[in-house]
Amino acid sequence: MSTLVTGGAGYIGAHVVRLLQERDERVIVVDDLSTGDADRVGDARLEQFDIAAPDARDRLAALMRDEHVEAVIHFAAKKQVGESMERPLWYYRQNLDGLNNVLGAMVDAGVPSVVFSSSAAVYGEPDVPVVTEDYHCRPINPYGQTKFAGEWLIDAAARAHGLRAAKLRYFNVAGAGWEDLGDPAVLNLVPMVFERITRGEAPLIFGDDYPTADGTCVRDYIHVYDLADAHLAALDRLHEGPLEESTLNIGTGTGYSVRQVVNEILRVTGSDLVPEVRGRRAGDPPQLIADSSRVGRVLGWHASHDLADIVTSAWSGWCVRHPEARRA
Ligand SMILES: O=c1ccn([C@@H]2O[C@H](COP(=O)(O)OP(=O)(O)O[C@H]3O[C@H](CO)[C@@H](O)[C@H](O)[C@H]3O)[C@@H](O)[C@H]2O)c(=O)[nH]1
Repeated sequence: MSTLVTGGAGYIGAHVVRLLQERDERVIVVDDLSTGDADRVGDARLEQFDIAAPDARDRLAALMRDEHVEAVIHFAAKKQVGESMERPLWYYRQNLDGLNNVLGAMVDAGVPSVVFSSSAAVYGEPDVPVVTEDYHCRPINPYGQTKFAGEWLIDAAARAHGLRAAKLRYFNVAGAGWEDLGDPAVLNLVPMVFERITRGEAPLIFGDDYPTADGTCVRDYIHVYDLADAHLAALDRLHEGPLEESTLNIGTGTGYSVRQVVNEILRVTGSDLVPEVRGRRAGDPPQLIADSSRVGRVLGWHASHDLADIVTSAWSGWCVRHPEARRA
């Protein structure tokens, strides 16, 4: 039995690839390496191409038949909110044509199961303290829209072609399951603060006048290792049969404010820099926390790492790639 992982050379995908390899499962990775890194996939077979290209459906189907693929874990997509605002047509093409090709190839090759990377971005700016999967989805940027549309596409394909699917809505992912698999991008709070500290600059807090306990934005931070583990739980469950509730929040159910995260980073790194408060960043909802009860019930999965684990592991990974950081 083998599993095809699209985007397996990326930050989250590489964690899933490694977990599958630890279970001695055969893994095939398709990645265009536009942001991924071939070194991250270990001894998995790596095919380098763009899944949104016109011939990708046929290439994917041939690979699935050739490798007797039983399931697909689909990560390959564009994921930057700001970039999606500037290049919406490209985001829709990459994320939805890519998914369309993956689903089409599954139908062609008779592959039954797919685990899809969705995002809490589908909710937009929820005005509830904790978000359940049934909360209305009103994504506020093209990135979130492609994830929401992707969920619809999967549901329609599942109904028409008998596919089994799990759609995982990730909350704020951080940390490193292995030191060499840390997040290489500097696009989110944890790596952005690491970068500032490494340069000897004060960490930035975007807004402290939100309607939250300390005035800074609250998020549900999920360790990338826990997230990868959730994919394996979904995969194992799909091998048994279709899921009745296939849309699942992947978070911890606990929120931390930006100030709490920054303070934890200062503690772990031993930095005495004083955070600097700037104005609000456009488009940030004050609070985004998962109701994670459904995934507990459906998959028996719960996060097992806390904020300290996330920051400590992320810092180890950061220092592997930025040796100068330890001396900062
Ligand atoms: O130097 C920084 C960087 C970020 N922030 C704040 O930290 C919070 C978290 O920001 P970030 O890590 O960029 O994550 P989000 O904007 O919450 O978005 C992430 O989490 C979403 C799901 O919750 C995904 O949809 C997005 O793709 C992913 O980037 C926000 O309030 C930011 O304004 C700061 O105050 N200072």
